[in-house]
Amino acid sequence: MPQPKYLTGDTAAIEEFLSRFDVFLFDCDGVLWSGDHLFPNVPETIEMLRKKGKQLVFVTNNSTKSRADYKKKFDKLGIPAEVEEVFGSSYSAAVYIARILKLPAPKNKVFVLGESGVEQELDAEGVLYIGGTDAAFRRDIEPEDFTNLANGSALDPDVGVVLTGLDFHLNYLKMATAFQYLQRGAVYLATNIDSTLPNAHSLFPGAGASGAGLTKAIGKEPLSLGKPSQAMMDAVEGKFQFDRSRACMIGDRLNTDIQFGIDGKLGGTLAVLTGVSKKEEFLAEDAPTKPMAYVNSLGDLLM
Ligand SMILES: O=C(O)[C@H](O)[C@H](O)COP(=O)(O)O
Ligand SMILES: [Mg+2]
Repeated sequence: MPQPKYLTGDTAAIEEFLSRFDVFLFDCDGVLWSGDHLFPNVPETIEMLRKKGKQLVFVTNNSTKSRADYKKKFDKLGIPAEVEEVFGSSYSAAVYIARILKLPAPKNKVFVLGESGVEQELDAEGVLYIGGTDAAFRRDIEPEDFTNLANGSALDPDVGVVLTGLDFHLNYLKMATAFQYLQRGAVYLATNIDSTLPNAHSLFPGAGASGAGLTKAIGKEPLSLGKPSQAMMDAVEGKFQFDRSRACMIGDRLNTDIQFGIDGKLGGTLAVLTGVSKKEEFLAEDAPTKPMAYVNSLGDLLM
């Protein structure tokens, strides 16, 4: 695999790189911001690309927010973007459950280990769910819970799917309940399985970490509907209708964003160094995943 081209500071190379693409798929965490801290020149760079007539799509694995929540964040941070340009892993999972998996009612209810973003997108697709942010699950497990879970009296017979996402309110009762549904044959899905979450210019346990206990207990991996899943790429292409050879994925994480672009046979991939992956990881001769090019920060594209 050819070595990635370093573009920072090379205006001619940046101009040539941008001219190859009509569409830019942007990752969010670690590319546009770290938590609520916007990286330098991000709004201006987005604006520049729009002025060049580029189509932009924001493809995030962060399942804690819905597309509408992201629009509010974009507005708060001054990033020019429309809600229809956002495609998050919660939306990807909700579309998959509603339009692809299509379990026969009534056994198509979802038990959620995740935050409001998952619930809002399931609502948008008309998918019934329990768990998630329900305060009834935010308590210690009691002896009678074990009995009622084991005999099924505490379980909803219509649950046919367990869906895990980044869950800031993890506890044993929720995990034990999800485990019992999986033991009874529920389909095991994840919005994404990122190991870490970039925030406050540091790293924290990600969705993959918050779901790891359940995966360990049940002894199988969930089907992940986030990057690098090509079910997500197909859904993104289906919704935005673009020529993959003229599309570029911009991301901070090799095993999700860059792999997503490579596996999706996009025209190109661009890594930024403001998030999870370090350049040493992809410059190594034997690196399994190499972006086409990289910059220190997204704002370096601003000419
Ligand atoms: O743990 C997670 O869910 C991810 O780190 C995360 O939220 C990634 O978001 P992205 O970089 O795809 O916008
Ligand atoms: Mg990211």
